[in-house]
Amino acid sequence: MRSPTELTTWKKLADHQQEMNSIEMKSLFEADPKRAEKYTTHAAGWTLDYAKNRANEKTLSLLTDLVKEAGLEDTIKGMFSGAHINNTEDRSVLHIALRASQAQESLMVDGVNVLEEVRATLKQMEKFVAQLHSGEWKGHTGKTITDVVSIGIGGSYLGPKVVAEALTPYKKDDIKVHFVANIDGSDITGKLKQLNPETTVFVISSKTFGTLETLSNANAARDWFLSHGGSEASVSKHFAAVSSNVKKAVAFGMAKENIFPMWDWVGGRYSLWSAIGLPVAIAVGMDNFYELLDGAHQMDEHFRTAPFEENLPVIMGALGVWYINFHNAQTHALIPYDHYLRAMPAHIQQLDMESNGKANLLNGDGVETDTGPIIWGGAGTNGQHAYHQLLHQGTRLVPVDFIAPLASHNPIGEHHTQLFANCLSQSQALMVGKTLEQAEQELRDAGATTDQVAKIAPHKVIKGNRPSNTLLTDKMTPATVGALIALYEHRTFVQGTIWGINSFDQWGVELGKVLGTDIFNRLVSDSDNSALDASTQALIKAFKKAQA
Ligand SMILES: O=P(O)(O)OC[C@H]1O[C@H](O)[C@H](O)[C@@H](O)[C@@H]1O
Repeated sequence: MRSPTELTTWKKLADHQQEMNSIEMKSLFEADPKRAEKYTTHAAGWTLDYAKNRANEKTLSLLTDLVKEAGLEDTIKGMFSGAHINNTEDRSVLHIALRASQAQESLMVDGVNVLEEVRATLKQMEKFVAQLHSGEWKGHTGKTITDVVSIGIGGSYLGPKVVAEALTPYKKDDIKVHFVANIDGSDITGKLKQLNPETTVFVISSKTFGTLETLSNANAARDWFLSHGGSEASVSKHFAAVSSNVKKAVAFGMAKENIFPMWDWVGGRYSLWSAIGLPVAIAVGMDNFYELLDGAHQMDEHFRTAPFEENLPVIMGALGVWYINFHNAQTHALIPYDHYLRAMPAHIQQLDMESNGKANLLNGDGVETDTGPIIWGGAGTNGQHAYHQLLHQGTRLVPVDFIAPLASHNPIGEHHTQLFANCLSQSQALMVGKTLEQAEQELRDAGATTDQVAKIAPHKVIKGNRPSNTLLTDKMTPATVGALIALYEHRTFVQGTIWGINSFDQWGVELGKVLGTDIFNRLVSDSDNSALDASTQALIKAFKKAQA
């Protein structure tokens, strides 16, 4: 329950940063021919090359000391044993249990073996998925199901949607899975236009069954069903729910056997491994969903048991803190060189920013350091034609995680080799940059005049010395995708432990919801808004004028 600045290693790292300021990464390679080999580690089907970092042996030793002094050994034990490490909600944090149930017999939490509940829910999912794909599940007119629509938002949407997309090569072709999240009517109306109410099942995913967007979309789907031949009596044939609020789900019209449980010890952004992942299981089959869980479990065991010096989440988490708190990096970019993984940054954005976007220590005191960074990114090579300019020549330090498979699911021509070459070239360019002399010579070689060289060369200089990690896997499979997301979950936890914050609550999202309800009521009534700020008053007036 302390500020990281109280840790003795924190001061040592601040001094060390001064030493490292004058050392360029490329010189570290010249000084140690074995650097690449030393700064590569493996786990759960992934290889992490962290050699292109502003770090030498002393840096890594200090970072390992930092995580130890921060108590990571204890917080890992706490998580895996079901301790209530989510201290503000007095809850365990056990997304690891969701993928342990096939390999482990029991995990006692508050006197209950949670793995029994997890296994029972997986069986319930298995049955539901089998009924849909076998044709046993029929709609109210006796037709088999062709489409499943998942309605949810935040952690009840992003994880499943990103994983379903990442596993496109494994999708079954008899049932199409769609995702609706936004309360913007364009989202659900766009989907409903494509659907046949006789052959569509909606899965309403909401841990609380109280989220405005999800309930509004669920009711719109229900209205659509009822106005297109459906009846109250047949709602249960076309609606299922994933929620910890069974009472509300039953009241909506779901049959109890089609309500899949969720537990308080699973945070929304960590819930894709639970029945929230039902859309994934329907899309790619339960066997591949079990593979996903197993891949994540392999990464869990690595994180739990591997020495910190070889531990992928620990190395990546600690290096992230090195840049955020000792180099003032405000953001961190994820750039998957894999088309199917293009949406992954959006999931990790919620995972990390909702976990570590905090300003209070575990004991409630304000933090004295920066905490969670802005996570962003997008698919390579697309980003090279969009925002890589800033990465190379902007004024900000943006550490990058490059993620790439060694083999493609869709080999064609030289595409994959070109893609991979671009991934490596970007991390190399970030590190080596381009000197003024090199820029001048390049221009001379291209026939530029002396004046042109003098004018243009400074604009072509690239500082370099910009850090990146490269994560490689043989292929994106359910197991390696599962391991990758688990890797980032634990990386987030490592950083939260260092900063001494609670990574598992999200009080910050409450205010917007409360104010949103108040504004909604003002938009639909003739309320006196004079107590509001002039901006909000004017905006409410503009909206109401447009509706008139
Ligand atoms: O699953 P639900 O209860 O509908 O919550 C959906 C999402 O909304 C909340 O605002 C939280 O920020 C997210 O962590 C959560 O995943």
